[in-house]
Amino acid sequence: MSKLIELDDVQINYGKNVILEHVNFKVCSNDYIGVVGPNGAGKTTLIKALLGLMPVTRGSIAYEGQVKIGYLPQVILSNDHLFPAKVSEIVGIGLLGEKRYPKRITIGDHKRIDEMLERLDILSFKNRRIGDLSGGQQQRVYLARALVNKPQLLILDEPTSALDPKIRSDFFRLIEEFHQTDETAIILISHDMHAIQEHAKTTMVIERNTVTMQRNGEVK
Ligand SMILES: Nc1ncnc2c1ncn2[C@@H]1O[C@H](COP(=O)(O)OP(=O)(O)OP(=O)(O)O)[C@@H](O)[C@H]1O
Repeated sequence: MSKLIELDDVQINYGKNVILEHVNFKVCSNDYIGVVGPNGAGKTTLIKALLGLMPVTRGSIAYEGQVKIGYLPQVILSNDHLFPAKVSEIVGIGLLGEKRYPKRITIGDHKRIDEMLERLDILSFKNRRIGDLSGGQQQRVYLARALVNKPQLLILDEPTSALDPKIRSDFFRLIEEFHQTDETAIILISHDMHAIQEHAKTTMVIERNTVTMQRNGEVK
């Protein structure tokens, strides 16, 4: 178990509005943290800060070396059958962040993309357009994009809100497998308290500008 990220007395503002303050927690390689809190509490704001997309107003966010973070944003599923992006191209985007210009997908990258598609059981869709796939299949494509460069931490923002119960439980099984087998730390934002209690080891409650951590089972 190794430490990946540590937040020390972090405060985050939008202008003069304090969104979060006195935030202290660590993310370690064996963590599976579920994040809950009312609308507007600051969940996405905290994730943006972890991804380095938002500055902290005070305190610090320390990364242990070069922490790779995979991010699955709230996915807007596409019904556009003409949108000209193939599955393999979308997954390849997940490899571009680590490259220098000119950014090119190499033969080795194609192998990594295929391996990830196979692991997520969507290799047969490799050359299909994203808009031709079902919601659950599209979700796996975006998951493949988040995982293809083998991140130590995977952040999921409301990943299952558009999925039916069977697809949802398959999705959580997959996440569990990456957590167990690849030691990928997980941060899962969800309004689905049941899913958080079932899958996460720790629950992070964000409300009234602050963050509290509870071992699972203690949240009512
Ligand atoms: N770009 C912005 N400029 C100013 N205020 C913002 C901006 N983005 C978000 N906020 C405010 O910051 C607060 C936290 O927003 P955030 O999106 O982090 O909440 P959230 O917990 O993710 O909400 P939800 O569950 O609705 O997604 C809200 O009051 C929101 O209005």
